[in-house]
Amino acid sequence: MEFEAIPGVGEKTAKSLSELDDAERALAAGDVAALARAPGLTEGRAAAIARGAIRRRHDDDGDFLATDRAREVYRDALSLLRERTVTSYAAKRLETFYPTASESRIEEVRAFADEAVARDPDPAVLDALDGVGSLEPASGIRVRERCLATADAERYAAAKDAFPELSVEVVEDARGLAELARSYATVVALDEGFAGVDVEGDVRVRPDAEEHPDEIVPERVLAFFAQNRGRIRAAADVHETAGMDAPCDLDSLRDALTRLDDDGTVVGDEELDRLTNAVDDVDAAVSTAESVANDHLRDAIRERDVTIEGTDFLSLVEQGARVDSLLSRELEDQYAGAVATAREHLVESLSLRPEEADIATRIFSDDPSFPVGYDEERLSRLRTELKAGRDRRAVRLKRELAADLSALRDPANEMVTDALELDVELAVSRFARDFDCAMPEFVDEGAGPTGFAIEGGRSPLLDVPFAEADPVDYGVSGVTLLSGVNSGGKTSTLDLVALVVVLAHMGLPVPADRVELERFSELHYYAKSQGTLDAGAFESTLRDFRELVDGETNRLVLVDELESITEPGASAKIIAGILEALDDQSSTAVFVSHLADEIREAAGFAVAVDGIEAVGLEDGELVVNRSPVKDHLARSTPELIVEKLAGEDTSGFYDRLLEKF
Ligand SMILES: Nc1ncnc2c1ncn2[C@@H]1O[C@H](COP(=O)(O)OP(=O)(O)OP(=O)(O)O)[C@@H](O)[C@H]1O
Repeated sequence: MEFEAIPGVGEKTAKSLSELDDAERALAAGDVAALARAPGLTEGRAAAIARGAIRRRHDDDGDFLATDRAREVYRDALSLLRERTVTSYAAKRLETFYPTASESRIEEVRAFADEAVARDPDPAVLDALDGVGSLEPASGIRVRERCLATADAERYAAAKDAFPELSVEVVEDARGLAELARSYATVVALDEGFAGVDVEGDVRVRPDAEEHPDEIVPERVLAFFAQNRGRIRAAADVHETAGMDAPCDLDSLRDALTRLDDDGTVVGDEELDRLTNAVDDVDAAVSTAESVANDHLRDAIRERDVTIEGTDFLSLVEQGARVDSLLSRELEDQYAGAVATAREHLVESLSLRPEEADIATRIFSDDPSFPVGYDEERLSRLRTELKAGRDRRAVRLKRELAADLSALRDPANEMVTDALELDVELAVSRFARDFDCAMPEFVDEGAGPTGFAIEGGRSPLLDVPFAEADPVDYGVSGVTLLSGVNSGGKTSTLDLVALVVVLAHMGLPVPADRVELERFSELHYYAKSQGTLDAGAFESTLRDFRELVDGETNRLVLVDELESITEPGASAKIIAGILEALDDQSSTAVFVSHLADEIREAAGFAVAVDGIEAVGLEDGELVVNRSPVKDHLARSTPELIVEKLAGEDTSGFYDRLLEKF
């Protein structure tokens, strides 16, 4: 598959597509989720590419749907199926089912459909499917504290492509590397040549960086899971509810997901929480500790009687000493007690570990002073120490979780794809159940047309609720006229035949008790034209039919009341001529017409005529047998009305009228 040949696919995308092992299979099957995994491809774009590829293959197969009305029936069939999907993926995927004359393609879908209709569309599974969607590649990641470095221009370009989240820098030598190491927390050198270069800072040499992207940018896999978390969880629920085998342990997957925040940070680690809180609270805690110490000291002083010799007092005053000296002389223990309280408060409120507590202790001086104060510089040391601890812990957790999740990436993708495929199957299953479908049987009996035979067909396309659709039995092989009372259901019968034939050639079940049919090469369905055509339109319709009678054999041709295109006499002759040509071609054709007699007369062969009969009148309404009677020209509505009046009137007028029919 030449991906470059697909319009709108750039060189880069084409390259990533061709690197997808099963890209072609994915394209052929319309496996949009697999395609969307190609870097830089969104689900929408992947779907468009898949549809384009399928359409091209479809064209290669020859267009089964030869007329507008045939295409409309196909779209209606698709809508009925799509209405039964939960996910937008399944709705799109259904579009990759199309009617075709290709036996292998039909068989492929029939095998799928056989399994699909056996699926139980459990409402709980449908509920769970609600949250499933194709997984999107992680987006919006920008890592600033890490960079890639290389001396090689080609490598530089490749790395820029492979790691859009990181800065890639060109460095010539160890000096350049050292300079980078000062601006970034971590430098990943890509060239073997940098191995062993001694530079201060966190410098790693990873010539294999592109093969282990999740190690180089753990943020990527974390963001992928964070951004797709809901869909992955829903897919896991689907597997559980539907009792499907999951490609990984669901509990471990769920557990890994609970350790992730929406923005891809790791949560739920006690030590990280402790350090994060300590960093956030350290300033407030120190100032509270200070107040606690001062309250303590104040109370202690208040409770103490300080006795001092007059000479001592005098000497203190003469020295200009402040009350601090008094404090150290007389209240040393009280000060020590106050500072101890402060330290204890600090250590406890920030839950500091011994090494941190050591630094914290020194924030309050052992030298007595009033009020008790703290050392800014030492506080800043504690802050720096806590921050560094927090960051180290966060990076470690990120790496660990990224490693766990990296191993779960393929299973997660597979699980989501399987859940989405289940939605496609369940749509087919619900369609089959909602419309009492059966799998049609293809029968090919040698040279002549086998046509179709429908038993108990009920069309979901009728304008009455499906439950009120009367079952229709109808079979045709060869060329046939279908006559019948007005509103007897002639058009609806053609619609039913077209729908059954389209679904059968898609490889899907059909709304009937039993259907046998030949594998038709094309479906030509012409809807009733709206009144007499002007000369130009009439001419172009005749041209259409010229094409119709020339070409593929084994066609199915359905035509609804062609006679209205021109005056009745001429119409009958034209229809007769078309029927002759179709008969020669071994096509199967059903022409609905009110001019059956006239056409039969004009035709050079014995055209079969079937009829949809009114079995009588009930309260002035026709009671119709919806199944056409074979080899029977149906009486028309006017005839039935005259017959009804003849029964009510004794003058003989209506009887004489009736004889004219
Ligand atoms: N199998 C069926 N079960 C229940 N209702 C049906 C069925 N077939 C047709 N009808 C009802 O009869 C109505 C008329 O059907 P339809 O338009 O197919 O008749 P028609 O014979 O083509 O009419 P016209 O003579 O006007 O061309 C439909 O709108 C539908 O409501």
